[in-house]
Amino acid sequence: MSIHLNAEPGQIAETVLLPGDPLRAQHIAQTFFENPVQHNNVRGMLGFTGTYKGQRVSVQGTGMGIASSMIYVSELITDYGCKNLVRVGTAGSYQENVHVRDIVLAQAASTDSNINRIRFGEKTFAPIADFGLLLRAYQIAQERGFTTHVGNIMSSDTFYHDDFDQYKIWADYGILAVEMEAAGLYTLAAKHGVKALTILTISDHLVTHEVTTSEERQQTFDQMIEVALDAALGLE
Ligand SMILES: O=P(O)(O)O[C@H]1O[C@H](CO)[C@@H](O)[C@H]1O
Ligand SMILES: O=c1cc[nH]c(=O)[nH]1
Repeated sequence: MSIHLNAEPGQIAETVLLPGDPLRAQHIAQTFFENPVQHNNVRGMLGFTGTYKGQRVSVQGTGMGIASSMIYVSELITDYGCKNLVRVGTAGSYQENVHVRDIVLAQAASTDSNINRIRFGEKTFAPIADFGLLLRAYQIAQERGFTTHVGNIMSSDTFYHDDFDQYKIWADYGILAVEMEAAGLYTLAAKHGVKALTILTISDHLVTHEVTTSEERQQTFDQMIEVALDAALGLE
C-alpha cells in the first residue's frame, strides 16, 4: 500500500494505462480486460488489473493535471515497480490539420508548469517519450488506418486561460495539441529509468472549434486504447 493507492504489493502489473478520468479506467477494464479486479479505490481514483490477450496489465486513473498525476505515477513506480506507463487521454488541437477524433502520439511534452523549474532551476529539461513505445504505437496505428500525428504537445497547468489566444505562440512552434499531464509523466519516467508514452485522442479544437458527438469520441477513444495496449504489451 502507498499513500494514495491501496493495492496489495504485486497486485499492479508492470504495464499500466493512465487515463485522467477514473471512470474511463473502469470503462477500459470492463471493455478490454479479461477478469478485471479493482486494485484501488482511494479517493475514488479507480484502478484495475486484469489480462489483455493473456498478458497482465493494469489501468489507473490519475486525475487532472500534472500535480495529481505525478502522485500516482511516483507511487506506481517507486511502491509498485511499474515499468511501462502509457497515458491515454483527451486533448484540444492547436493545428488545423489535426482534427477531432485523430490520434496524437506525444513525442515530447512542452509545458507552462513549474515542475521542472523546481527540479532544474532555470535550466530546461526536455521531457520525451520512450522511442520504442512511440515507434510501436505509430506502426500499429498506421497498420490499422487510424489518422495519427506524432510531435510535440503542450502539458498545461491551466484549462481555462484568461487569454484564449495564448495558444497561438505554441501553435506557431508546431505544438500539436494541449493536455495536462504528459510533461510530468515523461520527467518521472526519465528520473526512474522506466518507459513512458502519451497517446491522445483529439476531443475538441481550439482553431476550428470542430466538435464531435460523445458516441464518436467513445469509438475513437477505444481505437487509441487498442493501440496503447498492443504497443505497451509488445503485441501486433
Ligand atoms: O482525458 P484526460 O486523460 O483527463 O486528459 C485531459 O482532460 C482533462 C481536461 O478536461 C485533463 O486531464 C487533460 O489532460
Ligand atoms: O487539457 C485539455 C484537454 C482537452 N481539451 C483541451 O482543450 N484541453
